Amino acid sequence: QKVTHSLCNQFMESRACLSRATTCFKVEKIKETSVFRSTTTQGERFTFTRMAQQPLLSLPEFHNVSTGALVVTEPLNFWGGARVKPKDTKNSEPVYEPATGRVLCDMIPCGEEEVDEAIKSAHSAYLKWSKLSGMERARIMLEAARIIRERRDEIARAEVANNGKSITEAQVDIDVAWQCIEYYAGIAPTLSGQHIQLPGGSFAYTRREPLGVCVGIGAWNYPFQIAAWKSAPALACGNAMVFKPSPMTPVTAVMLAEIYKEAGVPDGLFNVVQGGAETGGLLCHHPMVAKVSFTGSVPTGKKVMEMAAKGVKQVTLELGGKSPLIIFKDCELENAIKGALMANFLTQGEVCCNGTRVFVQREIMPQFLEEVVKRTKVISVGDPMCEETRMGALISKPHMEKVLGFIKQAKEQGAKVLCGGERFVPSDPKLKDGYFVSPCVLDNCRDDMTCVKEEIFGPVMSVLPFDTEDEVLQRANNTTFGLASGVFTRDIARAHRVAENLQAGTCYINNYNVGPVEVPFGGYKMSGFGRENGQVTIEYYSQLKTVVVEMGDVESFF
Ligand SMILES: NC(=O)c1ccc[n+]([C@@H]2O[C@H](COP(=O)([O-])OP(=O)(O)OC[C@H]3O[C@@H](n4cnc5c(N)ncnc54)[C@H](O)[C@@H]3O)[C@@H](O)[C@H]2O)c1
Ligand SMILES: C[N+](C)(C)CCCC=O
Repeated sequence: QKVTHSLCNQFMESRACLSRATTCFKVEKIKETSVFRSTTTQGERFTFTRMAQQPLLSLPEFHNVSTGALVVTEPLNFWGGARVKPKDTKNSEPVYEPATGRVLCDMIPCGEEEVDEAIKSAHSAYLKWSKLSGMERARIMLEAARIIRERRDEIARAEVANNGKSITEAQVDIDVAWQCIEYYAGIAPTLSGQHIQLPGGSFAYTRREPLGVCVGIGAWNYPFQIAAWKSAPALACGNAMVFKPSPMTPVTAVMLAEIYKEAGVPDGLFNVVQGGAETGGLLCHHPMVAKVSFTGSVPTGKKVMEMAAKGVKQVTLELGGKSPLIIFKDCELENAIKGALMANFLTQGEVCCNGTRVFVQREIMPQFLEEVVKRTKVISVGDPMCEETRMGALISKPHMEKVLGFIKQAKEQGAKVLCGGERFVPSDPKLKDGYFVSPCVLDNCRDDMTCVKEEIFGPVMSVLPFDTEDEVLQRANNTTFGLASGVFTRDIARAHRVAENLQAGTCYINNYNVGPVEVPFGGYKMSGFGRENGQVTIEYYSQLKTVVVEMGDVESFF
């Protein structure tokens, strides 16, 4: 009864959020175990299964888990509606818990046969899913969103163990994931075409149709959220998905697969294959794949685009950045300082859209630096599972060394370290081998320095003085990247003029790194193309069919 009640609530919520929802739902449990029938005012439309009171297979082991305690033993592949054991363990790689340096599990890559199985399983699910109405898809997606909300803390803890970010941030990431699924559930029933009148009563209409099997390839910085950002619009449009997480963060994507299954998607609709470059290549080349949505670095994005081009597959590329944040002297300084911290230190600085080139108008540079350094010094770095921690551990030892190498090179090139920039060893002995770096502010930076030109992907803010608007715009745009940008000013005309002239997919005015799911996100220039989130993403997961209808006789030239 409790389950039925909660499903009803969910469906009533769905009514409120679906713009064309005029139908009333009645949900009844028709078998003791797991089968539910949803009935609309137009009669029974769809029956779906849900393991109602049964806990998810894997999740209880994450409940209340502390740093150093999690052991992942279940297989991390998922297709055909179940976890799948790897066929061959010979190329396995250790997966580390960043906060302790301890091995969390093994990542065992999928080979050709496994990738083929996953894609075929996706294709058979696509044939069923694509025939459902948007309302029917929405109902199941809303249920998935509800389960994620219910399991938020367990998923967040698993994310922290695998990624190293603070629990506070991980919880927000999981919230963004269910919001994304809920948002696209709301859009699914609104997908529609156009009706075009033609002479003599003839007409044409357009249909927005799914693409088929879509591949999602993810980066390690937002493992669960990226899986949701890709799967939610894909599923809303009627596609199936095979998702490959980063080999460094294989743990949480399979939880999403289990949640979709529990919500009632057909077996095979959302699948997870583990692996690195080779498995990614197999996915991109597979003839049954219609689209690849990729999140990662520019060099890998180029390879993905090349592979997809061979099969004329659609591609979305969400790549790296080196975004400018411009702070004018007329800004509200308190907000600008907070904005600069948000632009640089979320997820240990491992955020694609971070505003790592902070241009500060010369007149306010001393106040800005004094305050930003003061606040950076007190960021609490340490055990990412603790509520009070604000910065966790970097993803891996090699990555930590790379970040420290950038800081060393910055000093050699003339930058002045105002704070941080060193390996940090927390006092808790279990964290002694963790990959912690103290957040760093670099002064005396110049545009030609490596730390100002290249994506560091660590907690390093480079501060640069400027004098005029024209000058700073020219310098801000002098990069091959174009993911994001930001401006702090009280001058409303200046704010919009600067936003217009910055070459980037996003411009934040008087804030930074806010990412509501209703708002499109993606890059200009070498930061990629296509968008995630927002209504526009529907266009990247669907295709338009034109149907032309003749109402008279055929006029032939022959
Ligand atoms: N724009 C965005 O939305 C966004 C979001 C997060 C991260 N990023 C970017 O991602 C980068 C960091 O992530 P990363 O180190 O995981 O990136 P990466 O390019 O090394 O790997 C990304 C993914 O691609 C896979 N891959 C590697 N080689 C491949 C190949 N030849 N064919 C197919 N797949 C292949 C990896 O296994 C991984 O799943 C940064 O540059 C960051 O800015 C961008
Ligand atoms: C910080 N945001 C806005 C959530 C974007 C995260 C995606 C990029 O790494």
